Amino acid sequence: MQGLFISFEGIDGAGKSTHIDAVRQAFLDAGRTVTLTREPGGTPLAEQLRNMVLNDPMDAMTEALLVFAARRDHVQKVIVPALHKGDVVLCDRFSDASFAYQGAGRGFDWQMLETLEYWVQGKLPSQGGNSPADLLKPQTTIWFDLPPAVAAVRLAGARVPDKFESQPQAFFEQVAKGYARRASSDPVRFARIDADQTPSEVRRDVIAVLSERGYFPA
Ligand SMILES: Nc1ncnc2c1ncn2[C@@H]1O[C@H](COP(=O)(O)OP(=O)(O)OP(=O)(O)O)[C@@H](O)[C@H]1O
Ligand SMILES: Cc1cn([C@H]2C[C@H](O)[C@@H](COP(=O)(O)O)O2)c(=O)[nH]c1=O
Repeated sequence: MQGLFISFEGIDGAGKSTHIDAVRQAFLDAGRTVTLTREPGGTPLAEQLRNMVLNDPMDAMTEALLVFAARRDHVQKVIVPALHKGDVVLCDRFSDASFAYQGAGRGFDWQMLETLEYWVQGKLPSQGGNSPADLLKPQTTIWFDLPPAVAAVRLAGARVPDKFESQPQAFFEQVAKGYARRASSDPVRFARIDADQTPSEVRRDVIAVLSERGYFPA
């Protein structure tokens, strides 16, 4: 069985965590082995970095370097081995989040992020890599698109906000634009879901996209 890599993206409160388990269950029902993981995080080292990124004040470049360092460890130790085993890897956020949050949200240079992506997810020239096609990227990215004002209402009082969740709505307007920019540059990989619907409608749309892509053979 071929490995399959799917990421879940969207602004904070868009509904990723609510729906990822239903996707996991659908793949298990289809007889697949699933690795469910998240970013930043997914390994003991990356979880330590997550803790810093989500809680400690730092500038945008430090944030970018830490999320990509965490990603490197995660890719090497979890994602690539799972894909080689033939697992379905479901990742709650991946590198699109760095472009949306550190790039569009914090204003960190987009090209520098592309360089980090190339280093962390690419095959180095010494390994035979020399083009963007050699980058490890999800085959499908489910993008939960939700107006920031709606996300703010959903998150209000739901939990103690972390450093990002405490940002004003204007920050999330920028983050949402970052996701839209990434989606328009990779329209085949991105599947936009209208997240401003009831949970069952969102779930229906997510499962429909994955079915249309042939991931649940009859
Ligand atoms: N379609 C929906 N309609 C109304 N409320 C929803 C919907 N989907 C999720 N919620 C609620 O919104 C809140 C945020 O959802 P969830 O934690 O799944 O978002 P998230 O995208 O994983 O956020 P984060 O990235 O910050 O962890 C939760 O309280 C959840 O119950
Ligand atoms: C991968 C990644 C994540 N972030 C931010 C986005 C979220 O606010 C948090 C993660 O929290 P979640 O509840 O697990 O969604 O981290 C980021 O700024 N940059 C990244 O690359």
